[in-house]
Amino acid sequence: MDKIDARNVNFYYGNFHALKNISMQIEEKSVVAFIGPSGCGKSTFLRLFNRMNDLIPDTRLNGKILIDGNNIYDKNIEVDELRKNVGMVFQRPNPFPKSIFENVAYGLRVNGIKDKKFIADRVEETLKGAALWDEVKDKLKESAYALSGGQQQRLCIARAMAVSPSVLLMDEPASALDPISTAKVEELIRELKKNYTIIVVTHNMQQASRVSDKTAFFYLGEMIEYNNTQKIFTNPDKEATQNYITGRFG
Ligand SMILES: Nc1ncnc2c1ncn2[C@@H]1O[C@H](COP(=O)(O)OP(=O)(O)OP(=O)(O)O)[C@@H](O)[C@H]1O
Repeated sequence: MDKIDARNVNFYYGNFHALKNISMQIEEKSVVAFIGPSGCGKSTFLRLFNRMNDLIPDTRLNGKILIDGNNIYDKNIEVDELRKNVGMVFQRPNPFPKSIFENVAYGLRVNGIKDKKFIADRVEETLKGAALWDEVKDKLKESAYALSGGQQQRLCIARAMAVSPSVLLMDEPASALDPISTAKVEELIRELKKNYTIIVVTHNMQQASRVSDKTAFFYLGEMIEYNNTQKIFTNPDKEATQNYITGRFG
């Protein structure tokens, strides 16, 4: 069974038809990149997977999105539980104004976990998983704002990981970072796919080709082509994809 199965998804902001009949299957423990010019619907589609668009008034969804076989838009779905399972990382690192430790512990505390040893162990394990432990282990009590932008972004990835999601959504996670920090985030994404299913929106086509197994090209609310990343970047089926990846528009 596919980890994620979107079927005939249409999405509207008011009367604006932002996503047009998109169907996509995503295998477990793989990385999928969403590419396409600005405004084509990549972030809108990404945000459907943890129901972030529910927060925007006057929006409408048709179709189904199954995760582990369950339609996440069914009435009996608990959105808080869904968001625990489907974590999200944003474009700009947005750590809380708290210590490094408390940023990672936050989700556990919100979920009512009080056992100090459990929390400390989980924070350590998560920071190790996010390849940040060695850089922060001696300053866990310091403010997260004292970290570099790239470290803050890896901390935000750790914060998302702490509550044991199985899916991570990343909306241009490296676009605000310098090349070295970007390389570290990309390395982390490749490492994380051993345990997580990851969707990453990116404007950077080299990045898509470095980190993802499959790539979806979006244009004007449609998914034009979805295939193995290598195929998309070497021999795409559609002319529009070819034009985009060779920089003819976008
Ligand atoms: N909250 C909103 N209300 C109304 N329209 C919106 C809203 N958010 C996005 N849109 C519109 O939906 C379309 C898709 O936007 P979206 O942000 O998903 O595109 P994108 O491909 O992620 O763009 P970018 O690469 O610039 O982030 C755009 O035309 C945008 O103007």
